[in-house]
Amino acid sequence: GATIRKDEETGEIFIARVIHGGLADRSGLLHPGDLLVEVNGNPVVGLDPEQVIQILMDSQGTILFKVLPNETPASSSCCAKSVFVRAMVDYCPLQDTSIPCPDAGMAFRRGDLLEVVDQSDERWWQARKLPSAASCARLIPSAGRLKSRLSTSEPRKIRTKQMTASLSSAGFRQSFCLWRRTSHRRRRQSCTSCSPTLSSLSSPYEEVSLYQRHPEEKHRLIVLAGASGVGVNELRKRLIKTNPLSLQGPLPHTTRPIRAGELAKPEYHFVSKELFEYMVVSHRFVEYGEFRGHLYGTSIDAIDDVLRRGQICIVDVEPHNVQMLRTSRLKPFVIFIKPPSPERLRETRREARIISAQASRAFTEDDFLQLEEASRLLEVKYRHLFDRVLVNEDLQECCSRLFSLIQEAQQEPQWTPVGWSQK
Ligand SMILES: Nc1ncnc2c1ncn2[C@@H]1O[C@H](COP(=O)(O)OP(=O)(O)OP(=O)(O)O)[C@@H](O)[C@H]1O
Repeated sequence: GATIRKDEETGEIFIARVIHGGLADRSGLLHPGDLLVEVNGNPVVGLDPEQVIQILMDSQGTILFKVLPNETPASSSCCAKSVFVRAMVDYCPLQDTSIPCPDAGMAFRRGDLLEVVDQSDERWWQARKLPSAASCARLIPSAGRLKSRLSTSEPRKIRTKQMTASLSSAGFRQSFCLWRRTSHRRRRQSCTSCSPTLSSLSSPYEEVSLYQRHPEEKHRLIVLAGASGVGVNELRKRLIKTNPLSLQGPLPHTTRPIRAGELAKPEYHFVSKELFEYMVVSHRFVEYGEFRGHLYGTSIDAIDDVLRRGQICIVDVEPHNVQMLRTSRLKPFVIFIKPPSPERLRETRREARIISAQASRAFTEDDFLQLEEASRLLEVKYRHLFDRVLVNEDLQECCSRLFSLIQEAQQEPQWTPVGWSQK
């Protein structure tokens, strides 16, 4: 319930912090800065903190502290306002030699929601994991401490991704541009590293608050993400087909020539190569790429068109492109689609097809293994960007759960970055 520290000059032992919600805190008898004089009758001045802890461990039943109260106590932690954050990195106290008390530390993974109840110590904060029934807080490194720890412990393999206007460098995901397609090339599985990105290092905790969309506001953008072949495109198509009035995908742009009869009900914005390239350099595309000699892309403007019509816009993008959609204007709700257990994946995908530019064929064991590994890596690397994770086992069931989630995102309060709900 409390940690202690030794004043190296005087040898005095002080209460360093009282853990929020712990026994010492609830008793109201110990405060940070109190001088510890005796424990169960044993004078502690001059002892090392480890020796004091040993006395405590050897004690049974009632423990008697003799303390000299701190005359200028810091404002009580119980009165401080909680701050809610999403962890953008993983942390394990057992691997952190600098933590004052590993037992009091809290492990967390990127994406976890934390209620920070005490930030009075600039190096160690006290927090609880949400949703949590635990009333006792635990220690986590402060944002500054975690940032410096990560930047010194991580190998310098992190490269800033330069946004260039080069068409050849574009990441390409077929589903976005050919969602009404008859054939497509497989996406590249693009997760090779699980180390934190530079952006996550610059902000290891993202402050969040509960945001509830007002019925008058535009709908939140729905983003589906998942490893290639997991079924995001199939799910999106089905959802739109069964709810065409409320759900729509953005109309893709393409430089491919218009085919006879296509103008009656265009399924693309047909544009010149020059205009397409201009849109690329103006960062108007979420994703774009080349397919059979023509350029295709999903633009922010096409997403806005759907939202302006009062419909819910649903897109599927590569997880590494989710970040650019995370704006207070679009307020994306991101759902990661993952495969079921190995047995159920193979059972349910007996009739499934991998459709590439070259051929359409059944899944092979290699495809399944690649899909499982890619999905695992993507989830580890990007889980801080996902609002929900959904398993695509039975297609019909997954569709209806997805539809419920989409309704939830629009109608119920959700944790979002704090800036999104500030006007
Ligand atoms: N739950 C499911 N049960 C059975 N088959 C499924 C299920 N989900 C998807 N499929 C099938 O799996 C195949 C691949 O799905 P889909 O094309 O949607 O993948 P994807 O995630 O969009 O990947 P890519 O972007 O590479 O196309 C399709 O034949 C689709 O019908």
